[in-house]
Amino acid sequence: MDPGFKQEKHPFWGELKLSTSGRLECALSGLAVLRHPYFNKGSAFTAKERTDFELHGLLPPHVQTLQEQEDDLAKNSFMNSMRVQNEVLFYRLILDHLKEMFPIIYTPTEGEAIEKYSSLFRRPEGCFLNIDDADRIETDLSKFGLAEEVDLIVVSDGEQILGIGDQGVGGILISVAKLMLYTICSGVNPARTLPVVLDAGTNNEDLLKDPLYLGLPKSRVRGEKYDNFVDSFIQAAKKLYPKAYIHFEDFGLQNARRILDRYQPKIACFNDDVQGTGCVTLAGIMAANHITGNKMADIRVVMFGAGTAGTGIADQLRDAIAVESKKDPSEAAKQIWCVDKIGVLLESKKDKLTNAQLKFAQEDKNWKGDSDDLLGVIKAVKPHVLIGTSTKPGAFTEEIVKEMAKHVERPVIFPLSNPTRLHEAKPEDLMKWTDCKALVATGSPFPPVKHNRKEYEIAECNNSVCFPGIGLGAILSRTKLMPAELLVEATKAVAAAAPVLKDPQAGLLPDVSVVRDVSVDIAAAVIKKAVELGLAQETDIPEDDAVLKDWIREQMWDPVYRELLRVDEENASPHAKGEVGSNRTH
Ligand SMILES: NC(=O)C1=CN([C@@H]2O[C@H](COP(=O)(O)OP(=O)(O)OC[C@H]3O[C@@H](n4cnc5c(N)ncnc54)[C@H](O)[C@@H]3O)[C@@H](O)[C@H]2O)C=CC1
Ligand SMILES: CC(=O)C(=O)O
Ligand SMILES: [Mg+2]
Repeated sequence: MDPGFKQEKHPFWGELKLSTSGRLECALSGLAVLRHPYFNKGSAFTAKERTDFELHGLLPPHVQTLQEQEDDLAKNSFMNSMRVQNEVLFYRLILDHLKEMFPIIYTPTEGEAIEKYSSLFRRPEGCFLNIDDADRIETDLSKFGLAEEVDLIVVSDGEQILGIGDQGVGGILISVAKLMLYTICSGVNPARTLPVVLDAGTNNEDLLKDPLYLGLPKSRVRGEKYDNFVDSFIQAAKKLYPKAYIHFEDFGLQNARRILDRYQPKIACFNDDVQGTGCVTLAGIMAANHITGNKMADIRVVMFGAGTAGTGIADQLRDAIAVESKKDPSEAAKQIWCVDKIGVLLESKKDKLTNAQLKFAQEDKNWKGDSDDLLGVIKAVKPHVLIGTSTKPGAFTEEIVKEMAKHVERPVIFPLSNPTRLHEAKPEDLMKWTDCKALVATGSPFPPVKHNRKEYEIAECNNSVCFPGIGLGAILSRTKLMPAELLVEATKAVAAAAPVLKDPQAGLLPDVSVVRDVSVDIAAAVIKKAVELGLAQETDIPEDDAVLKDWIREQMWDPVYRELLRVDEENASPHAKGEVGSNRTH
């Protein structure tokens, strides 16, 4: 035997040799190597190995490293295939490794998976409704359970997914991902949820050109036909699943707010980008005020990117300013300066503004700036708070940030555009440019910033901090509606859990590791208000705060194995027969 080799006993394949230089002896070649899990490296075989082991032609040419092979998208695919095989195991693993797993199953990695939806497609999940078959909506939607069995529907039309724009039918994956977060963060039973995509076409030219694209290969339908399509979905959903709370996600700028305004007064529904983002951002600013000593009544805000999320945040801030300062909301709106592609929003530009933006158009006589780009606005307004929901990466430049820091001691800066590559600034730069004076929160997760031997936590200001708790409160109270008053209570509950209240170097918003506890607080706040306003349809809700929280916890779904009980097929429920949601995982 070669004296340079030592024996190593492998548990499955008997004695294998490992050289001192770490090489493995292998007597196989060709397909046999690729099929052997001990030897196989897939795309990572080097050019020499491909020659030595006759692998040319059996692999695509690019050689990857081990690190490249275990990239985040591969982890995302792996986790999702685990979820479709064993849901309990999937959720247990995520909950046990929450901080590490969150960016894999949600932003930023989920954005990449959505962009590649058609090419990565393995199996369908959720309900696919399309505008050309609108007469079939009720029939198609009815395949996912009995009337009493669906508590929560997340629906998207795929037009403005995160910051990556129109993804057409791939939008189903944002509905699936947000539902996963409900289960992880607030214990909503995954068997009682339904992801839906409303396919009204796509204006994404790359998808339209792609022969593999799985959605309707045509431009987006607008106008009455689109509105009727959405309405038919809502009517069918309420008829088939009367208990279901409806969460709208990632609709486009022209539709998100209109749809919310139409249905909010009628049914229990919520737009995450408008309302969830507004709640979490207001909570972050309330926590920052604790450090800066600012009051809502006095702050000046610059909102960069006044689309669905930007105007949703502006609404929440305006209402909070109005309440604290006892001003009329239209007066409070004057403290918020919105900047979009057309520069600062002024009344003279009203023809170019959406209804949601119009409320924040400033009177031209109040505008004193020399230039109405972001730098000009920062110079003129001297804001305490700068928020980005523009999808313009790097928009918060060193010059802009330093200009802001000249006028306020602790600039509050939230670059919120997702995924990570679209953030308006990196936390590390913001801290460097302001000598760590900036109070920062970001839309996607970032590691802490280290500076002068100190470590600063960067809070994640993502609607995922609050929508799961709000939804849990809506489901358990069976609220008839989700009005602004319930969201105010949710915001206060998030702000009260801010770590920075106890430690000035800690994050402005609760960390994902405590999200289940925070969701209980949010749900309790929402439920109490729903009862007070006479909206709760559930009758046995405890009054006492501690008892209410126990009542909530008892109803949260945990990933544990439950014993299976054998029942006769004849009398079994659709769930027991495995018929519910034929393409869902349970
Ligand atoms: N952190 C969070 O919880 C959330 C973050 N977002 C992020 O916010 C971003 C925007 O999302 P939506 O509001 O849904 O999109 P949207 O399309 O409705 O709004 C984007 C707005 O930014 C404006 N804009 C684009 N380029 C600009 C530029 N160069 N200068 C100034 N304004 C510009 C657009 O005209 C539009 O009004 C996305 O990246 C999204 O991921 C959205 C919702 C929640
Ligand atoms: C977080 C989220 O909802 C978004 O980026 O669209
Ligand atoms: Mg969204």
